[in-house]
Order: sequence, then structure tokens, then C-alpha cells
Amino acid sequence: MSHTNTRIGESALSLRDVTLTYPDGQSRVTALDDVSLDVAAGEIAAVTGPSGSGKSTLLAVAGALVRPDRGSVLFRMPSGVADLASLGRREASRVRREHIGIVFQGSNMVSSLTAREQLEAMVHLGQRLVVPASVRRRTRERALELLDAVGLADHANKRSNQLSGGQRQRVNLARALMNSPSMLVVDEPTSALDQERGAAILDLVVSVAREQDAATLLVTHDLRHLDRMDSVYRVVDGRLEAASQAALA
Ligand SMILES: Nc1ncnc2c1ncn2[C@@H]1O[C@H](COP(=O)(O)OP(=O)(O)OP(=O)(O)O)[C@@H](O)[C@H]1O
Repeated sequence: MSHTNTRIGESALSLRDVTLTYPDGQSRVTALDDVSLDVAAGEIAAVTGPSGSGKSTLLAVAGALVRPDRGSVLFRMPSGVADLASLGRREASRVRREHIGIVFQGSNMVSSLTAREQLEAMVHLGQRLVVPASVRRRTRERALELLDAVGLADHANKRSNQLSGGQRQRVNLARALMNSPSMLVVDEPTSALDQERGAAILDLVVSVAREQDAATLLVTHDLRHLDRMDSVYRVVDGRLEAASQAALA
């Protein structure tokens, strides 16, 4: 893994000149066009923009789910700085599991597991040996704590097909927080929620980002929340623009 501290400066996440294209028939469509972005630890950066402009792709690149064609994606983890753009599949998957919390719309849940077990699996998945009872107990406690924090203490033992769309979205967020990630990438966390619950979930994202010093990228269409963000960007045709909140209102 590369250790390139000098180029990342004070940032926890630093994208430099990132370009990503997808195949489109005989040609290619440019989803991200020379994007550079810095997010500090504990900073919450909102990403807005029209449908199809490249927001989810930006999150996927930052979250080590997709490798860009060009550019670097430097990420500061407790163990050092890695360029996510140059990691192989296995290494990227390990970094995601251990250090990145990902909340995408429709994130997959295992239907046979309860809400609590979905969270516990995040921790147990990475462990090859038999998990000691003390670790299992701590993991369970943390899972219940997080389910409580997202307002689902009473639903811990329900399977995902017994939960509503909004409740599943909250399980997704709780699950992303299980490993105390250094980076959170969150796509439309409030889309399936009413205003009150949406605001509560956003409160949780904000408090987690601050308390755990997680660099946070959050796609939202809900302009009411933008005043709670540290920075606001707009993606238009794959290009990133800094956006003032006044210009978006
Ligand atoms: N897997 C893919 N294969 C081919 N093209 C893709 C793929 N994923 C996205 N695209 C294209 O890349 C561009 C950016 O898509 P992206 O999903 O990042 O936009 P978005 O801003 O998140 O949109 P929305 O707000 O509708 O979710 C679009 O033109 C889209 O059609």
C-alpha cells in the first residue's frame, strides 16, 4: 500500500484529477470529469446536482467501490495513507470493510438475518478464526446501541423483509457505523423517511462524523439540510463545482 502523506496534506480524503468513464455502446460516457476534492477528518461535504450528473459515481470512487480511469484517491486511515485508485480488489474490499462506512440506496441486506445480526456480520465477516465470546458480546452491545441510536431498538430482532423501506435505510446507516469508519459515504440517507425521521437521521450522520472524525461525503437533494454541512458541492455533467448555499436555495 502506498504511503503518500505529503500529497494528502491535512485532508482525510483527497481526490486529484479523477476521471471515470463508463462504456456506452461504441463510445464511452464521462461520469466524472477531472474532479478534485478535499475532505478533512470530521468534515461533512454535501454533494448535490441533477440526476445522472455523477454524484453516485463520485461516492463509489471515494468509497473504493470503483476505480477511476485516471487520478488519485488518497485516503488517510489509522494505519497510513492509501491511494484507493490503485488498490486491487481484495485490498479495496478490506479497506472498505475496516475503514469506510457506505450507505447506498437499496444497500443489500441478507433477508435471513435480523437487523441486529446484519450489524454484527459487519464485524464478524472480517475475522477468520472463531470469534471469542467477549468480542461477540461487545459486538452485540454496539449493534444494539447503534440500532437504538437510529430509533430501531424495538426492531433489533426483525428480519429485513419485516422492516419498512425507511427502517431498512436506518439499519443501513447503523450497519455502516459498526466499524467506526474513518470515512462515511452516504447516498440520499433521508429519501425514504418523513421530515422528522429524516432530520433525526441527519443529526446522527452529523454527530457521528464529528465524534468519530469521519470524513463524510453525503449526497442529498434535500436543500433544507445544507446549512448543517461544512461544505456544499454541485456535480454537473461529471464536473465538480463548489456551490454556495445561497446559490442553491
Ligand atoms: N454502471 C454504469 N454503466 C454505464 N453507465 C453508467 C453506470 N453508472 C452510471 N452510469 C452513467 O454515468 C452517469 C452518472 O451516473 P450517476 O449514477 O453517478 O449519477 P447521479 O448524479 O448519482 O444520478 P441520480 O441523482 O439520478 O442518482 C450517468 O450518465 C449514468 O447513466
